[in-house]
Order: sequence, then structure tokens, then C-alpha cells
Amino acid sequence: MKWLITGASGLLGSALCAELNNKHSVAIGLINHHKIKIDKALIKKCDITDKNAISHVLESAAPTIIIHCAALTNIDQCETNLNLATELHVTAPTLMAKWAYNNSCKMVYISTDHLWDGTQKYVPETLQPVPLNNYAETKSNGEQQVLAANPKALIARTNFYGKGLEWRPSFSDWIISSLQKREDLNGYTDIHFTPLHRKQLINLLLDLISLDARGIYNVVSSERISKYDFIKKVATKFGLPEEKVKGIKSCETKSQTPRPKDMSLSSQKISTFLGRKMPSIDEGIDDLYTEMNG
Ligand SMILES: NC(=O)C1=CN([C@@H]2O[C@H](COP(=O)(O)OP(=O)(O)OC[C@H]3O[C@@H](n4cnc5c(N)ncnc54)[C@H](OP(=O)(O)O)[C@@H]3O)[C@@H](O)[C@H]2O)C=CC1
Ligand SMILES: Cc1cn([C@H]2C[C@H](O)[C@@H](COP(=O)(O)OP(=O)(O)O[C@H]3O[C@@H](C)C(=O)[C@@H](O)[C@H]3O)O2)c(=O)[nH]c1=O
Repeated sequence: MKWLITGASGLLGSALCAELNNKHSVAIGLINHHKIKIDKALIKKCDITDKNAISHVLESAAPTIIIHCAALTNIDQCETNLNLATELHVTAPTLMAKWAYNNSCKMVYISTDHLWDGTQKYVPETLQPVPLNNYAETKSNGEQQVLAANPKALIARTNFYGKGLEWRPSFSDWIISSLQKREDLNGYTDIHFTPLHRKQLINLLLDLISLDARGIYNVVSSERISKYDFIKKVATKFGLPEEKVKGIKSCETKSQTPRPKDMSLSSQKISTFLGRKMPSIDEGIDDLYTEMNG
């Protein structure tokens, strides 16, 4: 199999390329501004807002699977640069999805838990998105257009953490480095999510792909947790000063961009499809501990 991973210099894409190499597949990773070396992966620079550049890569690489991880993940920047968010979340993946459909290639679109107004918990795949911001709006449009162009595509809605990159610290890096420096941390008690450790996410994605899953799947943990409780759990596991973590309501900090409060997704569909329960929060944090200390 020949894999094409967009966003190979990002949190998910870099780890995916590394994992695929462990499994003896050919992985081509696309980057834009940040150079990265990944053992045995072929890394190419390609600005995916350039349609000709994408078409050239697709024709010359001829992948059998595309995993679209590239995105504008800074939510505030999506508010000020709707065009770029639309290019990355809608236009480029739709072009890839069409190519994939015509060339017997599997298309996978990585989506998010950010698509609703945050008033419901454990949201199932069937609930119509209610986007609160440009990030959510463009990711939701991207899902729809990719599926319209390619009904065999897989859309994976997720939220994940894990060791970050020099230029891209992750949510868990933020927690660990702040507490290591004994800085105070404000953890939101009113924002809930169902995150996975990135390694778990990658294993689940590979399982879904091997079974040719199509349509929308939530790829999330089995448990919902507040950001505050998650931060406290990480602190406990890593032996960091828990007393530095303060519980606050998200409205107590100034955020320019509206964000959903409850982002928890239901894991029922994927559990039924794969025939197993999704990981718990503690299992994910154990994996984080192994990753950071292994
Ligand atoms: N991180 C998270 O907490 C969550 C992420 N997601 C989704 O998961 C996916 C992966 O996210 P994550 O790994 O965090 O993303 P990152 O922000 O870590 O990485 C973004 C990637 O997109 C690439 N990129 C940006 N602009 C372009 C461009 N014009 N042309 C080519 N590549 C470009 C970047 O390349 P470069 O740096 O080289 O410019 C980088 O490799 C995304 O679809 C995101 O929406 C969903 C839920 C939570
Ligand atoms: C969670 C949290 C964040 N913060 C701060 C840190 C950070 O700079 C800012 C935004 O936090 P987050 O990065 O968690 O939130 P956000 O930017 O909303 O992260 C999102 O990323 C994208 C890509 C997604 O797809 C989402 O689902 C979501 O995880 O708020 C706190 O002060 N306390 C907290 O408890």
C-alpha cells in the first residue's frame, strides 16, 4: 500500500508517517512550512492551497490511501482567515477525494469534535452540526463535500493529545511543561471532551481502514471528562504539583472566538463496528506517560 499523508509536519501526520514505516508500508508525507525528518518516510513539500501542486503530487505519487491531516488548527486564525481555512478544510480535501474516487484510492478525512454548539453530550454521528466558529463551519463543510465527492471516504471525528513537536506543542505538552515550571494552570471545569492518546487514535484509524469503514465515525474515548479533571489526572500520573491547577469556568477567560462547551462524542458506533470498547481516559494517560518517559 502507498500512503499519502498531508500535514506530515503536524501532531497527527508526523506520528502517522512514523507508525506506517514501522508497519513496512510506503509513506509519503506532505509538509508546507516546517521541515521534518521521519525515518524511511518520503517527505515532500507541497502547498495544498495550490491545486496544480496537489494534482501533480497525486499523479506522480499515485497513492492507494490518502489521509488528510493538514489543517488550520489555530481556531482564532480561522476567524481572521476564512479563505485559508476553506482551502485547507474544504477545497483541497474535496479535490483529493475526487481523485481518490476515480483512482481506486481510499480517502480519509480527519475531522473534529468541535462541530456543535456544545449543548449536548456524547453526540452521535447522526446529529446535524451546529458550528459556532469558522473552524467548525469549514470542517463541517469539508466533511460534507468530501463525502459527496467520494461516498467511499472515511470521516474520523476525533480529539487527541500526545507528545508535540518543537514548533507545535500539544495540549498535554502545555499541561506538563507548565506544571514542571510550577506555573499556575487554569483548567476549565465546564468544557468536556472525549480525547484519545494519539497512539490509540492511530491504531483505531488503521483498524477502520483495514475494514474499509465508510462514512462518519467518532474515534474517541469511551469516557467524557472536563478539561480541569483531565489536567488533574495528568498531574497525578506525572507526579506534578496538582495544587497549581485551578478550576475555572471558560467564561472567566477572554477568548475572542466562541467555542463549544460540551465536545464529547459517542463511541457507540465505532465500538459496535470494531467489536470492542473504546479506551478509557486513564488508559490514554498511561500511554502518554509511557510515550513521555519511554
Ligand atoms: N490537535 C488537536 O487537538 C485536534 C486536531 N484535530 C484535527 O486533526 C487533524 C490533525 O491536526 P494536528 O496534527 O493537530 O495539526 P497541526 O496543526 O499539528 O498540523 C497542521 C499541518 O497542516 C499543514 N499545513 C498547513 N497549511 C498547509 C498548506 N497550505 N499546505 C500544506 N500543508 C499545510 C502543516 O504544515 P507546516 O507546519 O509544514 O506548514 C502541518 O503539517 C486536523 O484535521 C485537525 O483539524 C481534531 C481535533 C483536535
Ligand atoms: C483546555 C484549556 C485551555 N486553556 C487555554 C490554553 C489554550 O491556549 C487555549 C485553547 O485551548 P485548547 O487548545 O484546548 O482549545 P481549542 O483551541 O479550542 O482546541 C481545539 O483544537 C482544535 C484543533 C480542535 O479540533 C478542537 O476540538 C479543540 O481541541 O485555552 C486554558 O487556559 N485552560 C484549559 O483548561
